[in-house]
Amino acid sequence: MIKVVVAGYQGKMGATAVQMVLAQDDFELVGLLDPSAKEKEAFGVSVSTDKNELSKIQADVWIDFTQPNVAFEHTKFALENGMRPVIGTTGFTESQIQTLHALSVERHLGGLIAPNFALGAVLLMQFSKMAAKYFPDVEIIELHHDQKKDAPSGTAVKTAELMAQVRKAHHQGAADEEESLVGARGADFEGLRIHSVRLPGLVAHQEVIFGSKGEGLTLRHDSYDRISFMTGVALGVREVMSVSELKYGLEHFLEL
Ligand SMILES: NC(=O)C1=CN([C@@H]2O[C@H](COP(=O)(O)OP(=O)(O)OC[C@H]3O[C@@H](n4cnc5c(N)ncnc54)[C@H](OP(=O)(O)O)[C@@H]3O)[C@@H](O)[C@H]2O)C=CC1
Ligand SMILES: O=C(O)C1=N[C@H](C(=O)O)C[C@H](O)C1
Repeated sequence: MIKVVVAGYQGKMGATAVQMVLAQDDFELVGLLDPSAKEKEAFGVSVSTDKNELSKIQADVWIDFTQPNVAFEHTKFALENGMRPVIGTTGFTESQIQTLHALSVERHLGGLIAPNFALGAVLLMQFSKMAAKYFPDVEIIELHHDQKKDAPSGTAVKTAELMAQVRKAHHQGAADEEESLVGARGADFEGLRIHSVRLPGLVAHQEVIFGSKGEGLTLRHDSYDRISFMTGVALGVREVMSVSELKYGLEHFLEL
């Protein structure tokens, strides 16, 4: 049995992850964390409001769907206490990921930080990287529910990072373009623009739009329900048990 803790268990993703853990024959829920929890126990396990209480329990994997300002500390805490992190929380910087990777190697512990666990979104990111080699002019539109705290989304950042591996940084649009309203051209990632839409009713969606002479190519992924992320989370939990370093991106555990 893989013993699992869920941090952020009262949130939209955390609650879905708890149900996924409970439904697996080879997973056992052993701990729950949320600072604003009122209950002492839920789903048959004790609830913690302070992460330090979880250092006392024996757990293999720490699933995290909390918020960007605590995710780094949570991942570090998990590794320091012998738990393999499976992190969905977004907003990590490159240097934070490097620090956590070094810690995982030092502790011989597997782990995963995945900006998106939906298999379709992972494919969208890979397809975008393939296309960017031949279509270097590209913009990203990410669309999310209006409760999302970070912008741009972790998925949009990771997509831009992957495309940057095959695409030369360059300004897109007219050399002398001017914004008459600040932000009209979106966020600038090496000349590639990222636009963040926030609306009630949405879950998580992304379009990657490529343009070239006389032709265009649009790739799109939609998560209509948070269940879309759970196949990837379960895969991540199983896979981190057999590696001894932290990976960034679910693609590392897929045959692509
Ligand atoms: N990788 C992926 O595939 C996906 C990633 N995400 C990411 O997951 C994160 C959570 O998203 P979502 O569930 O929608 O957000 P929610 O706001 O619904 O849930 C976040 C939960 O974390 C709790 N929380 C806050 N601080 C702590 C802490 N220190 N310790 C434990 N729990 C804490 C919050 O409690 P309170 O409300 O009391 O503050 C809340 O219950 C976001 O970063 C989002 O971008 C989302 C979907 C998919
Ligand atoms: O906050 C969300 O909802 C999501 N966050 C992740 C991100 O920032 O990319 C993954 C998915 O888009 C849903």
